[in-house]
Amino acid sequence: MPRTEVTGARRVVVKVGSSSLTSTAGGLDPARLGALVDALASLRSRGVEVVLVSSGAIAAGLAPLGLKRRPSALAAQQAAAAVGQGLLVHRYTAELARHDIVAGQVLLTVDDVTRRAHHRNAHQTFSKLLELGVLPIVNENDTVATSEIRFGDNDRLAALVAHLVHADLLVLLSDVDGLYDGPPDDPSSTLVAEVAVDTDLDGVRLGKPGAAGLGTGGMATKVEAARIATGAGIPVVLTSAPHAAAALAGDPVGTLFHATGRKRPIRLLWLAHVTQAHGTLTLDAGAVRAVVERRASLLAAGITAVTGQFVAGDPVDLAGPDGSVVARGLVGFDADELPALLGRSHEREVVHRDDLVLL
Ligand SMILES: Nc1ncnc2c1ncn2[C@@H]1O[C@H](COP(=O)(O)OP(=O)(O)O)[C@@H](O)[C@H]1O
Ligand SMILES: N[C@@H](CCC(=O)OP(=O)(O)O)C(=O)O
Repeated sequence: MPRTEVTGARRVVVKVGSSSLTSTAGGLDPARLGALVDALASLRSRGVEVVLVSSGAIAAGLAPLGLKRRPSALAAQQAAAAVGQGLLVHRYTAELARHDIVAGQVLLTVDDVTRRAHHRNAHQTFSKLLELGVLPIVNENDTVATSEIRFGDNDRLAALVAHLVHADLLVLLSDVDGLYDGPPDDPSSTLVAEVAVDTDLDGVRLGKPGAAGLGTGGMATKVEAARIATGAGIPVVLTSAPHAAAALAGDPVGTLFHATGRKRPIRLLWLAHVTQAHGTLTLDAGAVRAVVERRASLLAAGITAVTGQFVAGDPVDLAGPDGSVVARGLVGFDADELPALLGRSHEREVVHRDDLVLL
């Protein structure tokens, strides 16, 4: 039985990883890239709108720069990306032209998909491109992104783009044909065909990228991306690039992650999945109940301790009396302003309910 989540999708985001497009020795692999484009063109011929999130800029820039492996220094990665991104999009443009499809390059930073004004702008750009029949090819804007605000891998970027363009399916293509419960090269590991609830991932060991070392995130960032998308109502198929055509036709290949939640503001997805907390507010039991059960704003009266260095607007964790983190939110005060407020200004709102996400 074909998967209805796939066959019924009208707008699809496909993400392909570096390891599926390149080899360390030869840079871009035109045959693999051509095969992927054929699968995307076939999807388009069925009237489906397609957005491609393609990694591979850094990997494609290695060979022309005479580099033997992916550099670890950020500046060298950015230089490789500057060389490789042009080559990558040039190749896609030529391959898509065989199918009379026009390619458009979209380079995004974290801010573009999370800050409200940028996000609206990016949404409009995608809408226009799709209306014009263009196939957008998205990557992180590697040459300008700094280490603090970088996605680094494109898995989470793809999940946020899927949300941004209101896609009804996300397909993650890698060099492994699905999620395994252990290292995929270990014969005792088995394929996890479907993930419907978080507990389906119990006992699954998520490892680093394979030995070739071209990818960055490994399985952990893919599962994290699947959580972001499915939590926002978008099902995800994870499989290998050679299975792209079968996966996009709805064949039961790879791993299907069922949608678990409903659409949420992208800011909150970012808060839960992309940010790192700059500090922790410890709450008393009543405040935990107010925030978690009543979804109320956090008032100063319920905070018993403050740790970390942060300024107003930064993400902070909210922990219960036992120290376990229950939520993350954007704090309304600087760290050094808060101690004076605790217990006194009962009504002062420290984290607004619209800026809070339960973890
Ligand atoms: N539980 C697992 N199931 C499948 N693959 C895994 C698992 N743990 C680690 N991996 C590794 O993750 C790799 C894919 O990650 P990565 O190289 O970052 O891919 P990409 O470049 O496609 O984004 C696979 O090649 C595989 O070796
Ligand atoms: N933006 C980077 C992506 C980095 C990367 O390797 O991502 P991935 O292969 O998806 O784990 C690039 O194009 O090289």
